Amino acid sequence: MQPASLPTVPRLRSVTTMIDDPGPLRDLLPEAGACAWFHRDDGMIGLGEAARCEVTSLAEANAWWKAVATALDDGSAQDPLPSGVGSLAFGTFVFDDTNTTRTSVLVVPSIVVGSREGRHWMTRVGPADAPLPEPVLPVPTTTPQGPGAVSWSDGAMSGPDWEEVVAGAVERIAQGRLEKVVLARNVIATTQAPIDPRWLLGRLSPRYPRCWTFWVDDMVGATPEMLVRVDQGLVTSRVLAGTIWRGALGPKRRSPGETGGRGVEDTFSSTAIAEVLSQSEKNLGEHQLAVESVARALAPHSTSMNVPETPYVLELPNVMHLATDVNAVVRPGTTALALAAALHPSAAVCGTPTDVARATIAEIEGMDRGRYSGPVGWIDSHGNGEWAIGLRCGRLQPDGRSIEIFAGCGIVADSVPATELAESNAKLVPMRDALEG
Ligand SMILES: C=C(O[C@@H]1C=C(C(=O)O)C=C[C@H]1O)C(=O)O
Repeated sequence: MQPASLPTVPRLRSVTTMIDDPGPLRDLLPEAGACAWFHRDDGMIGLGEAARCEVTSLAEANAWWKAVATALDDGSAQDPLPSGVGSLAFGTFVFDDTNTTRTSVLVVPSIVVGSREGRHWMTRVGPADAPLPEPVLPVPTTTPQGPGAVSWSDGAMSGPDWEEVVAGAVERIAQGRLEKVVLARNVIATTQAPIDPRWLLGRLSPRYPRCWTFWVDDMVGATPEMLVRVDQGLVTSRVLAGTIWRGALGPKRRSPGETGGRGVEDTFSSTAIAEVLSQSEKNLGEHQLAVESVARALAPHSTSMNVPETPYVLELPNVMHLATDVNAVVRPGTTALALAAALHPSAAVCGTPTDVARATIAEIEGMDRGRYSGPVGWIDSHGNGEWAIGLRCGRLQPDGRSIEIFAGCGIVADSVPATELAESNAKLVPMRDALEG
């Protein structure tokens, strides 16, 4: 639905030029007032703000950005530019706009520097009637420093209290009130020195190359889950649900005669852990609900779709997930933000049925998710973009010396609260390690 009135639509001008290899994009970032998006060796950074818009919903953001893109005067020599190259908006959206004090935001940087598949570019954006920023690479005035000693405290509730909430959800599921609900918890890190987002990015991005490492506004993280990527009408959604982690199976006891001696404790191999995950009825059921929710939401927008029957195992340094890549061809003119609006919240972060799960989260989770588990990503002026789900992330607090980090788990009929708590701890590892090393 098109919102009745839009926030002010600025008239912008942009110019994109291909540039020589600028080196690691991370090294060009200032400590504040920037956005970043890294995946493997590719990435984009946004500096400064040509425009910023606080929006109430993904639909409103889509309408606003479409209006900005229509009014945009694009003076680039190469037209049309490849997907993702040119003026962009980065954004971070709340999980549930009816149950938060936080806002969603789109930021149009005044300079974007990007690298993809060995090609590099710079886009400059500014008001249509003013000179554009100079085409020079930014030189940061400070280098990222670590945050020093970190102390941890419970967020909205302690681990044991959260286990009780999980037990309550399992009971509701047993009563047939819903099939699945994703419950999350938060933990607060307070640091000795200010938290420099670049420090976190520098530790997340090399360690989690299969994830999308992001810094948008006050959100920093490395998420493995892609809600929707749109590239010239081709759509991919990476659905994750169903998790296992090293240590989940406990210590392995070697049987007598097995190499290594009798009774020696060992950990299970990655292959053994992956096999347990891919054969777990609980995890496969949970995963199926998430895939179905995505396929159902994509169908009305698609002319063809491929939904693999069996998930694969995505291995990350901290956890393994059941993963399915859903591919589709969408109707012309369908933007990445329009699809994010259709897909969010998927059963991977909310539950099934969606409305009951969302209401259950609001009732029993006991914290404000804010932008955690909401879409985070970017959109270009042609509607191509990537909107991941804001997971494995934290919200930098205004005091500069604390960060709230989050993790959640899909709760189904046979969930065990202590196991879910352990799973949530495994999901907190990337941000914990980024802060503490
Ligand atoms: C909710 C989170 O992760 C989601 C829940 C998963 C699960 O329950 O198995 C797996 C991946 C994500 O879809 C999180 O990381 O905070």
